[in-house]
Amino acid sequence: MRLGVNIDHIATIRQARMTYEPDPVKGALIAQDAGADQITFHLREDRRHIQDEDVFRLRCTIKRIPLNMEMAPTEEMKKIAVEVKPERVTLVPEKREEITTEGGLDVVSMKDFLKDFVSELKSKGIDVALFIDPDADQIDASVYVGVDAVELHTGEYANAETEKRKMEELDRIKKASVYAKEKNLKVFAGHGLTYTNVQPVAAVPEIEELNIGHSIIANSVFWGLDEAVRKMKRLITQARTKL
Ligand SMILES: CC(=O)[C@@H](O)[C@H](O)COP(=O)(O)O
Ligand SMILES: NCC(=O)COP(=O)(O)O
Repeated sequence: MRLGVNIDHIATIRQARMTYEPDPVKGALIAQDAGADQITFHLREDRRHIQDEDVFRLRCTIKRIPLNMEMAPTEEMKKIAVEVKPERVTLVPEKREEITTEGGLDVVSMKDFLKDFVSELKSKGIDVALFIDPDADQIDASVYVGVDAVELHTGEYANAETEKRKMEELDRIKKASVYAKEKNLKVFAGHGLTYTNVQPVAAVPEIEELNIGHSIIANSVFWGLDEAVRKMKRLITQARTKL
């Protein structure tokens, strides 16, 4: 299973002081050396963490592993993606007032718009995934849109307040993973995953990639980024070997 390390929150710390450190590109290099299989970043429309300049510097610096650019499906973002050419774009919903991405993209309600949007990115040689809730209708709409992959939003699982709710959400993720795989989609997952909740998701056989950011960057304050990435990789590998 691949681990995509999301470096957004290195930039969150930098932007808190509008200064030059810590540098998310330096973080990406450390993550790469520590065994990350991909660097994920989200260029938000409000530029609250990652800045345009970071994106271009990432493209020039990270050569050994793929870049996964998360972005809202807007003309502005499409222009940047086409220029930067990340290996993959993941289309995500965005609300200015949200603290973090609250749910998946509503592919059902914008499927014709997304079909054209995705086809333009694909024609430039960029793979496209849709960040969706673990829901059969969203998966069907994703097939219609013509993507090769979906990333299942694990936020409801991560934020569940009781063990019962958590198990229900895990079950939803498992069912959606099987369904998406049956529809020939690659299945990724992420959002809100931590050192304590990652293993049950990592053990879902259909899921081939996890994207994890906040918990890795948060714990790197105590352990260092290299060790924070290595620990997460170890937990994921352990969960897969138990399969
Ligand atoms: C789409 C997604 O899940 C990531 O982009 C992650 O959430 C990044 O952090 P913020 O939502 O805080 O920007
Ligand atoms: N797509 C999910 C992601 O990139 C990381 O989300 P989080 O671990 O920062 O919540």
